[in-house]
Amino acid sequence: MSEEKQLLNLREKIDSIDADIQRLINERATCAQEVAAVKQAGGDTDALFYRPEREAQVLRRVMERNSGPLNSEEMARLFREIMSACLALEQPVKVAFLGPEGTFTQAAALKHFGHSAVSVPMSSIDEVFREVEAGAVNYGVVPVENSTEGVINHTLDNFMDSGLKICGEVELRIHHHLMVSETTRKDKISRIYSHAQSLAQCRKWLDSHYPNVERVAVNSNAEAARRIKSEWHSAAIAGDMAAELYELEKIAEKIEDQPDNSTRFLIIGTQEVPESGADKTSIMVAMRNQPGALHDLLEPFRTAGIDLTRVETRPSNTGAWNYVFFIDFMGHVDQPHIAEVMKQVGASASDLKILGSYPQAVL
Ligand SMILES: O=C(O)C(=O)C[C@]1(C(=O)O)C=C[C@@H](O)C=C1
Repeated sequence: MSEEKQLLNLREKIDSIDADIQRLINERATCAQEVAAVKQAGGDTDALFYRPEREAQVLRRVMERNSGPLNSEEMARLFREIMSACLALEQPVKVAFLGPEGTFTQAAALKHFGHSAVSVPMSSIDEVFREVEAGAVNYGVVPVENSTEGVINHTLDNFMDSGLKICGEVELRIHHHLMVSETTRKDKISRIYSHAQSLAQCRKWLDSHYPNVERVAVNSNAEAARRIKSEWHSAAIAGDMAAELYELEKIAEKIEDQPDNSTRFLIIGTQEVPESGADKTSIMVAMRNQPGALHDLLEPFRTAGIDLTRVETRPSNTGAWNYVFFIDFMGHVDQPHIAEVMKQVGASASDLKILGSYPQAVL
């Protein structure tokens, strides 16, 4: 058979498969609309359309049953977008993120909710919390820890005064690039803008490639990218989204010192998420300043064999609490063995706040 004929046959096959996929996606969307009608029929004006535990289960199942040739992550990303579009038919989800447009936090929001979500930039982490608390948006996305630079204290501190719940987590591989605008004189770069964390994450690379260039910390990487549009002697360190948004040229890619540099983000909202089958819980515990306090606090977790994924200490912002510990662990508060440990921790702490149980990041 001629090459032309072979291509024609294969493309006819692809056209027919596409028609089937399209019909099935619309069938699925109709089901989601029916689900929405059932949720609304309860008469609850605050019916919950977004169900993090169900989404995690759907995505995990997609990955489990995948047999290739597309890899499981790629397949899950496609389903992520299908579900995002189905949810938008039920009710468009509005998500506040630490802006401006083009930040890694926006990339995390889109990774988690898919591109049918409406993402709204905020100028600070505090503002993301406030918008969700005020009900102006359904959810918020804030960074919480970076594998190279550690915890983002500002996010943790916000939980001390907030009644919001954590309803999800997202992990994002962070790649930094050095970029310039079309007016930049590449041989005359005298200043490099970026967020302080990003400058820190690229410190060694900067020391060896641009040792004498001034490093200027700004509010976000996207702000750095925006600034260099009008400065011929400046460059910026930012991610792909910012490079695309501001049409910048990447002159050095993946310049982060740690190749596995990643950031964890939290989804904050008002809902308590049921079990998904693979969950994490975050709590905040206040202890009095006395010897062995942390040991006493952690003992029930050890006895019950619960896997701790993070322990952070913050100074309390009220006189009454001396230390505040932020602890993440595997499990859901609805599981009896976790509920029992919470009871024990509550008895020895001066205060215990369960920030939320939520599905472990799938993608
Ligand atoms: O199962 C539901 O509750 C749905 O609304 C359907 C669906 C989906 O498309 O699969 C959509 C949105 C929810 O966040 C979870 C799942």
